[in-house]
Amino acid sequence: MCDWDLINKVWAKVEEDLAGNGQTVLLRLFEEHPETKAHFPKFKDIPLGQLTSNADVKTHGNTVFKALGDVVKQKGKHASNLQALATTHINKHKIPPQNFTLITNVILKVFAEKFPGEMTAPAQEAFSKAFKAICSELEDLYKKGGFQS
Ligand code: HEM
Repeated sequence: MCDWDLINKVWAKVEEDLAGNGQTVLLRLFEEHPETKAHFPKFKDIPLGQLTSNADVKTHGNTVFKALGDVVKQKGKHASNLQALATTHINKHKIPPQNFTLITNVILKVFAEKFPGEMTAPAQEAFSKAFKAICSELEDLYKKGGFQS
C-alpha cells in the first residue's frame, strides 16, 4: 500500500468524528504552544480552560480537518488546495509558516494516541513524510507570497 493510501485509511477513521478530532487537535495545540492561540481573534482572550467547552473551537476544528481531508484525498495532487490555504493564512490570518509544523506535529501525536490500531509504524511514517512535504510546500508558497511576519 502506498503512503497516501495508508494515510487515507487512517483518515477514514478520523472522519468518524471529524469535528471532535479537529477540536482535540486545536485544544492540544493551544495547550502545548500557547502562543498559537493569540493568532485566533475568536479565542485569544478566552482562557484555555474555558475553550474545552467552546462550540466555536469544535466548529473550527471541523473546518480545519475538512480542509486537511481534502488535501489528503488528492493523494499528492494538492497544489491548488495548498495555494488556497497559503493565500488566506498569509494575507488574511497572518500566520507565520512555522505554525504549520507545530499543528502537524500535534496531529501526529493525537492520532497515535487516539487511533493506536490504525496508526501503525508505517502509517506514522507515511503521515510524518506527507506532513513534512506539505509544510515545506507551504513554506515555498509563503516565500512566493512575500510573507512578512
Ligand atoms: C493543518 C493546517 C491548517 C489547515 C488545514 C487550516 C485550515 C483553515 C481553514 C479551511 C480556514 C477557514 C478558511 C480560510 O480562511 O482559509 C482557516 C482559518 C483560520 N486559520 Fe487555519 N488551518 C491550518 C493551520 C492553521 C494554524 C497553524 C493557525 C495558527 C496557529 C491557523 C489560523 C487560522 C485562523 C486565525 C483562521 C481564521 C479563524 C476564524 O474564522 O476566526 N490555521 N484555517
